Amino acid sequence: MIKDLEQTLRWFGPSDPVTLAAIRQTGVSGVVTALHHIPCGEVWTLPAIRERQQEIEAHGLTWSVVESVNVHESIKIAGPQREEMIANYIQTLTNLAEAGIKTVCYNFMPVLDWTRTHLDYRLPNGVSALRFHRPALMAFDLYLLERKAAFDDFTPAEQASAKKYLDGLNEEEKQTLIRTILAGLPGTDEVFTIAEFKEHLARYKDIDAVKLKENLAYFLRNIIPAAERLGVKMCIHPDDPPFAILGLPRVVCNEADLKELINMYPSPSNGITFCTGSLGANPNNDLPGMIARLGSHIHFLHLRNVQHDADGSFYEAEHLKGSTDMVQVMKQVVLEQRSRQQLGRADVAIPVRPDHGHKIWTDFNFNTYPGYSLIGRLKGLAELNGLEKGIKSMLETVK
Ligand SMILES: O=C(O)C(=O)C[C@H](O)[C@H](O)CO
Ligand SMILES: [Fe+2]
Repeated sequence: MIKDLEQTLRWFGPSDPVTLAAIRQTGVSGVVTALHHIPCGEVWTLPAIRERQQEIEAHGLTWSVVESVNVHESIKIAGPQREEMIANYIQTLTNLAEAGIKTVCYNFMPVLDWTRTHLDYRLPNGVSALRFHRPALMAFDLYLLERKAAFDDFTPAEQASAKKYLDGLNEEEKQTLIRTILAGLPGTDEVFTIAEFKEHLARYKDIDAVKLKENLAYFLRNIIPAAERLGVKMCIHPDDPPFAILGLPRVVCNEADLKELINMYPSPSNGITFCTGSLGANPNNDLPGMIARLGSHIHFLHLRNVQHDADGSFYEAEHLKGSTDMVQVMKQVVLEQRSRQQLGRADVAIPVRPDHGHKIWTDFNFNTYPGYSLIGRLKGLAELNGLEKGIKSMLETVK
């Protein structure tokens, strides 16, 4: 029988209303977390890592994946602190490896991390979902951020739809939209003001996708040799959403970007977090095919689903019911695992987590991190777990 995927759940640390005790009760073995309280760019000391690790192990769980050791802006823009930030990053990897934690997720999205316009979008059955509503994003870009170049990015019809959307908002709704879009790193309370965001935008005025990719390649050339020495598997998370927004380039959006990334520094330590929600937000991404072609480079799986709208918007769907065929995705994941098992690879039990989940019933009683409810994620985890086992048992019977 093909080994099981390693079931994990994300935990944001002591401030997370979903406690380790609750996570233990879900039946997962692994926790995905980070030292969110340490400012981006600072070294994570070995005592700080061990303290968090011992807290997790005291609950019978394992700290399986770090998500994320975030990349400092100075590395993304090749700024004056780049060398210092790279040295700190390597020291953090060294300390993590010393504690035996060797799968590290990160992303290279400029300034903002994953971006949505709505964090409490109600579906007809009453659940709450995350949403990327394109007219709302365009309204923010054109008329709240007042980015001049946005008028070149959007057609007159799109500008009209954005204006119509904005005119329908009261002042409080406008402020909520601004705070939602300008939210900072996951697990922190960081929210940029429009003025602060404009300062960040100015730092990217000469950084297009080509330049950002050069800076990513530079980061990998410096980090991956250290990761190899340490036995650490770096796994980049794709951009969410997987396309440029607000005049900022995004360079980890599709199969070509992922192939380019792997070729920037070919190494078992230079791998991928395959996030079906992020990549699936681009209808042109063939997710089952991408797993079939890039599967050997996948070190971590985020499985979730989004439902596309006609105008380029999307919202978080039930894990098995959105625009992505998760049965075909899971089939390719299982085939990748079988191939690894046949090759005698040690990493057959790929860590997997359900990504953003809906808020369902008592989830509404808790102020959980957006997308990181308990019941909603648990529903997704159970469905994915059943799907995995079903496909594996079928594969075993039809030799
Ligand atoms: O956007 C997603 O799919 C995520 O998993 C968000 C994560 O918090 C993070 O941005 C990935 O590095
Ligand atoms: Fe993800």
